[in-house]
Amino acid sequence: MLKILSGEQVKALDAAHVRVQQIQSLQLMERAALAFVSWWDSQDFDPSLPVSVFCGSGNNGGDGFAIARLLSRSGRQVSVFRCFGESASLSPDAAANLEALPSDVENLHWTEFDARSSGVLIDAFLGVGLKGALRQDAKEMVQAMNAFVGTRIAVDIPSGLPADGLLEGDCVKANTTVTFAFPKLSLLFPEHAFATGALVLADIGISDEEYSSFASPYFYLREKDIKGFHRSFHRFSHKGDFGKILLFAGSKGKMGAAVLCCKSALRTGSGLVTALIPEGERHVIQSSLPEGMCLFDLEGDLNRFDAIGLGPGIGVEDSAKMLADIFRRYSRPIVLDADAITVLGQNPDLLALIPEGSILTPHLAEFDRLLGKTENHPERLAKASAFCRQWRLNLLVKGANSVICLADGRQIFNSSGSQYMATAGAGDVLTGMLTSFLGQGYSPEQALVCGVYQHGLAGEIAGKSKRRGTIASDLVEAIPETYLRLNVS
Ligand SMILES: NC(=O)C1=CN([C@@H]2O[C@H](COP(=O)(O)OP(=O)(O)OC[C@H]3O[C@@H](n4cnc5c(N)ncnc54)[C@H](O)[C@@H]3O)[C@@H](O)[C@H]2O)[C@@H](O)CC1
Ligand SMILES: [K+]
Repeated sequence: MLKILSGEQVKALDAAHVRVQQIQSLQLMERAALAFVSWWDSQDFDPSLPVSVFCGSGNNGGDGFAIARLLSRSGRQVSVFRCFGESASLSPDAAANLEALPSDVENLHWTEFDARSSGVLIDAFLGVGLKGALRQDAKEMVQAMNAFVGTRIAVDIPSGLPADGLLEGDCVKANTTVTFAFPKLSLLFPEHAFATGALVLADIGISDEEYSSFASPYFYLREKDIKGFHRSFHRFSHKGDFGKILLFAGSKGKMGAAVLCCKSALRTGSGLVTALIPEGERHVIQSSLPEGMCLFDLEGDLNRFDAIGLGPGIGVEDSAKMLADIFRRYSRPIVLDADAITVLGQNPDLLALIPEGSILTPHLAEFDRLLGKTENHPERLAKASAFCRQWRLNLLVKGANSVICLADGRQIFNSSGSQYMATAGAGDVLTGMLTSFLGQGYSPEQALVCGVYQHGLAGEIAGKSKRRGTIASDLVEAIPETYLRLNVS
């Protein structure tokens, strides 16, 4: 998994890389520019559109000058707009790349920019070296870029956005941000979606091991990380190996939650799935899901189940006693979602009873019910971290770039998913997947990593053909394809 470092640590990471690899910092900047252009080439920008590159005097500007050179070499009409005065002192690598600009790149001062011109604007004014609030002249440059009518693409980070914290003033509003090496933390905050736009991660050749000497609680989960978290099964594996699980989901009028949850667990690979439901509703499960079984009360030893998932559609009335009963009689990690979380918010004394290592999956409103009103994402992450450490529990903050908050304080941002997953029942599908993985013998961390990533991937697969018409059942049907995509048997 890729560590997410702070803006301050970037300099040290880059310096260490340059030292160990025995390359010049200018070569690393060239790699960054090449990575940007390689992404550019994968897009279908109209080749006849002019490109305007705003360049600052630091290394972000240096990236911009190098990008301008490379795009001009491939036949684009490119202009650079210098965001500094005649007397400014440039970083050595920015100065070298300014010097290397070919004569067919127009070299202008930013005040000469016409915001009504057409084409694409590349923002290489300020990167992670921003300190404090934007100076007055920098604000004007940001405003000039935001007045542009065409597409804006930010290099590394939109200018004006701090790398690690919340935006307080102005910043460039990018349609796409191409960030180098790892996503800067602030690009993953929902508050900054308007500034970040689509997020593209560009590899500049720094290996995961080079991050090991830097301390950070934050990680970024990519497709290539997933396979290593999966267990493998063999040809003698039987349905017991794939887990017997119990899902307490659904109630009168909300049986769809139970169907989605159980079906999702079966599609994820569970060997046996039992739904704990009101007896009067049994026909719903038995006619829509012949592979599922039903239980109508909590009889027998609950430890006969390899995993238990609780919450979707159970209702909040009368559920507290049932949850307390399950917590007392079951010793392994449980998945808690939806109404189960609301019940915990109303009965905080139940928290101490939850088996260690259990997984809570609140959406933002449920998060506030459990942990109190939260103003912003950094505050939410801090609260989640304290909660997980205090209770030895894992918690998933759901949303775009859902955050897996582990009991040991690590916080892992997911990279898969799409806006088309914002649909009723998507959370029930995730509960089924997570419980299924626990039942297949995965640790809570493995279950979260595989479940959250594959849930997002199922959303991408379903959304490709169904767009905003995607429904939760489509996510369930796409789960098997996620195994194919990840080459997991
Ligand atoms: N070797 C490296 O360090 C690499 C750095 N890279 C790029 O370099 C960037 C970081 O470069 P730098 O550390 O030089 O910093 P930046 O280029 O991000 O910022 C420094 C500039 O910002 C100005 N500035 C700072 N605070 C300001 C404020 N409040 N208002 C107005 N202007 C302000 C400074 O005067 C200076 O001109 C990264 O974001 C990335 O784009 C990449 O080239 C990859 C390699
Ligand atoms: K920038």
